[in-house]
Amino acid sequence: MKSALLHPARALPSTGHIGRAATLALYDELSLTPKPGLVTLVDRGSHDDMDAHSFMRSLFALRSYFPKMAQAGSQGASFPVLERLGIEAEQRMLAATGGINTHRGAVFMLGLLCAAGGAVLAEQACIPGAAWLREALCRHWGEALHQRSLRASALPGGIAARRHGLRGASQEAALGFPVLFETAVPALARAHASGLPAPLARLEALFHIMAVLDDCNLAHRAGMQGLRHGQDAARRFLQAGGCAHPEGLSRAQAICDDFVARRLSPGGAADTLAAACWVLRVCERP
Ligand SMILES: CC(C)(COP(=O)(O)OP(=O)(O)OC[C@H]1O[C@@H](n2cnc3c(N)ncnc32)[C@H](O[C@H]2O[C@H](COP(=O)(O)OP(=O)(O)OP(=O)(O)O)[C@@H](O)[C@H]2O)[C@@H]1O)[C@@H](O)C(=O)NCCC(=O)NCCS
Ligand SMILES: Nc1ncnc2[nH]cnc12
Repeated sequence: MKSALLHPARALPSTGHIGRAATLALYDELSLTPKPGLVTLVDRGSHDDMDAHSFMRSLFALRSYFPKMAQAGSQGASFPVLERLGIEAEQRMLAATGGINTHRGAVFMLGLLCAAGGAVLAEQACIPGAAWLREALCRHWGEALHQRSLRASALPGGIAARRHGLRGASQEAALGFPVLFETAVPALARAHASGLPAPLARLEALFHIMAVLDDCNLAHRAGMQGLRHGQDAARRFLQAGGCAHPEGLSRAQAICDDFVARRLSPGGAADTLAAACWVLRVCERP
């Protein structure tokens, strides 16, 4: 089984490589333009309080955190150890951005994924495959994540999840990130394989994610109507041919304008896209 996962042409990654790939993946997401309602390198989307500089400062503040999480995962760290590293990283992010929440969801999601990558490296001594990552995440920290998801959150996304009965960041994690592994990673891999240039492949994957994710940022800002509006817009875009259509880019731009007019921002989908970019960067077999 082990040998089937080894790829002779690629060196075994280190925990440092796994962690650095998370920073690169967050940059993959940030540098994607256009993106509905989200901050890009050239516009603030639906945000008054943050721009690309805030995200770059946040990325610098977080860059040592992801390798630490991969290292902790490789040493079989308990959930409270991961949680403490995550809380410290979140504090560094807030200090770097003047209190603005740029990457709380990414600290949580990509942090856990790096820990799972570290665990697979230590246990299998191979380049992680997506299914192995998910299995390691659930086996090591699934029960703790489930317990964590039952706690009442005082944060905007957690409050929206409880109010509307949605699957927020905590619930997605407790289920082993189904939208990431069952929708985002296959969509991104398919889009690349279809020959779309990398930015369009990412945009296509973002719309696939938006179509199905219970994005609590949308629900927090605009209730269930806002969430359904975002999901419907993404579905219609994909049904009409998506990014491969000759008018794909101009249709995407029209959705961006609509999101800004409504002040919608799918931050959970953005994190899930970054996580899918990370999986493709580190995985032998996405
Ligand atoms: C478990 C925590 C992540 C807390 O989660 P909770 O849901 O209770 O609270 P929020 O912090 O509000 O939401 C979590 C963030 O997760 C992203 N997200 C939203 N929906 C989903 C979803 N369905 N699946 C996955 N991820 C989702 C989202 O993050 C992104 O958006 C943020 C920017 O949003 P923005 O609207 O600009 O700003 P806000 O401040 O939220 O509000 P307004 O400005 O609009 O008023 C940005 O963070 C993106 O990353 C949600 O924000 C958790 O914090 C936790 O337990 N942490 C522990 C420490 C840790 O990380 N440990 C690591 C390993 S255990
Ligand atoms: N580019 C982005 N803009 C706004 N919120 C986000 N959350 C994660 N990435 C984001």
